[in-house]
Amino acid sequence: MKPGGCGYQPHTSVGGPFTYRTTRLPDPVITVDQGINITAYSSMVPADSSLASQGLFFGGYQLVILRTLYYAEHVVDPDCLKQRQGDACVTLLREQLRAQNQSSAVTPASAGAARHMHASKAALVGTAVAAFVLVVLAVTVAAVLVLHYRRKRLEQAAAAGGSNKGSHGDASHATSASSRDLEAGMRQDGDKPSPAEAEAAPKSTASSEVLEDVGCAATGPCTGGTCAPSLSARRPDGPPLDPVMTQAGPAHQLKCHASLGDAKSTPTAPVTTAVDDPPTSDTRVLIITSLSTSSGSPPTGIAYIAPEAEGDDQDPSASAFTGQSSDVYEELSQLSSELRASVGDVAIELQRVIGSGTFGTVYKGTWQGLPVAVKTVLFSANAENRRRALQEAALCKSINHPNVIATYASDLQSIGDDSTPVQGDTPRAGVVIKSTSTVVLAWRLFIVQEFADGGPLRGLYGNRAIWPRPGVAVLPAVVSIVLGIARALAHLHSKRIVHGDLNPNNVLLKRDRREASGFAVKVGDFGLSVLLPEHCTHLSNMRQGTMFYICPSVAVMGRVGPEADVFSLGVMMWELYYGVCAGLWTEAGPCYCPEFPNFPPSCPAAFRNTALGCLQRRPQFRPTAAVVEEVLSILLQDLGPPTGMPVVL
Ligand SMILES: Nc1ncnc2c1ncn2[C@@H]1O[C@H](COP(=O)(O)OP(=O)(O)OP(=O)(O)O)[C@@H](O)[C@H]1O
Repeated sequence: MKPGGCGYQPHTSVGGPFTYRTTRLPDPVITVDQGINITAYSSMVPADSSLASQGLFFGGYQLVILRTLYYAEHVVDPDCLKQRQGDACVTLLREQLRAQNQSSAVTPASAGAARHMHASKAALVGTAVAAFVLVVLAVTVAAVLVLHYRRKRLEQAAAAGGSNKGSHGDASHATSASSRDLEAGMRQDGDKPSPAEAEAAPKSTASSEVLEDVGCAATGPCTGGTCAPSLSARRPDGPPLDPVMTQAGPAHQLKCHASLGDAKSTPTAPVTTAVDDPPTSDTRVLIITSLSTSSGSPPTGIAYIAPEAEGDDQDPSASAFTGQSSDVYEELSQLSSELRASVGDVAIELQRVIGSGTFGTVYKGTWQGLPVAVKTVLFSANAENRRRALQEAALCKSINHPNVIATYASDLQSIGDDSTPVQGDTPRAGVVIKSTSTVVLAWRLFIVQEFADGGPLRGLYGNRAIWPRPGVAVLPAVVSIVLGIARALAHLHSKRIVHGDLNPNNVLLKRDRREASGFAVKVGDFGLSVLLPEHCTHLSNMRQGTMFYICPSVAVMGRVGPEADVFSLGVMMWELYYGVCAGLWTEAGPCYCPEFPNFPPSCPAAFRNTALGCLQRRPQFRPTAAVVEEVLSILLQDLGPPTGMPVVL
């Protein structure tokens, strides 16, 4: 704990900052002051600190999510690491896994057999449960009969011995004792629970709820950050809405995209708002009446928020708006008029929905003749979402950099208030959050931003103009994109802002002919960003990010600092080199592409080593974003302008 009790723990940087020799070399050398040369780090870094020990090196580590718990499977054998270099152990492990995979390859026949086996298992379990229930019933009936018989006999004995003065005392004693037994027996049978027992049942339910909450509590108190298991790991899926860059990519890119597409139905997905679950009696209901028509048709989007204690981190707005219908135009015009009133009385025309993320819906619009993106975030008072949304707005406004999405205006509106009738009335601005007894104040935040017409970076992957063949990239284009991201990060970090959720969905593109790729990079979505206090190098207890891009030390230890962004950048450097996603959602769960994080020998050393440096397991061994920026700007100059065809959308 740091002085001031803020709960943040700055990490101890063992070696101090990276230094970079700014000599114009085709193969720049990056060093850290422990003397580790990361141009050859894979063979020089001590084996136990290589990426191998986190399973990353062999490209197959699987992050398994159990609520807030992450763990890596298939890590390299530590005994092997004592004897050999990390690379050698990784190769060994990879071979072992390949052999295992081959022997357990799933054929249709084996899949059928597996299904059959699964069904047989289920039948067996069902039979066992039924048998158990029958046995319990039989024992209960037998016990009741025995007790009944004993009571009868005692009554008979008492009646028969009424004249026998000598045995009377014993008999009455026996009777009362037997009555006690009988009572006890009856209560054991559960025929007549005592008031205390009656109370016990809800208590046991409550305790199971408490157990379920332990995942959140075990992460420690939320120290200015989040403690949101359901939102902590985001999936990078959700296709870009703009139908750009749809050309077929290389074979394994297609596989990658297909897998990501399939991911929507993968049961291991982290849970977000459960829209389809019916609201229970103690569940607050969010009714989106703004989506209803004037003719009074029912709301088109209904979502529910879990009770305060566990549901504050779940923002229903994203799902609430997903049910688009013909009413959407009415909704857009209503939002437009509300915005006109709030943004300097200058008309904003909303034209369409671009998409919706975890925290809200994004619209395409026009404001003062400029194309704009309008982000809306709905949240209730006192919710963690409120802090996040307001922080996002404040951060966005405070950042002014060509590689960060510009924020033109933001506005917070309260919608619904304590005087709003609970039932049946149209709330002031269309939305009210109701509970069984109270009306909770709700808010809507508008953020008017520069519109990125190239869509998210993820939509660019596989574009033939940049990746003409599998494994072949137009390097100047790729490097210019990475450079744009690195510049944005270097700027953010210089202002002590950690983006916290860097991934190809949050890196947007804007057409710009001056750039080698044809796009200017615009980093956006500051919903999970944090501002580091002066004396802190990172924040603790913040397990948040997006699967495949989240830094292991964030996922495992909840430690968020600038290095976490650099790790995510490393993953994206690999993706940009190959033009495919690094992560795959397979039937077995999420895992990295088998090639990750290797680069072919043809890859320029500066690019390869920088990417691998960003992926270093130890945060202090990663280069800073400023170093990455410097290395890549030199590389870009050395590469010269691209010679291929321009990127066509
Ligand atoms: N300024 C913008 N210009 C163009 N499109 C945008 C802009 N901001 C967001 N979008 C698009 O709107 C959609 C939703 O964005 P949002 O940032 O809300 O969610 P996300 O990043 O997809 O998911 P999450 O919030 O869960 O990280 C995405 O497809 C994104 O590319």
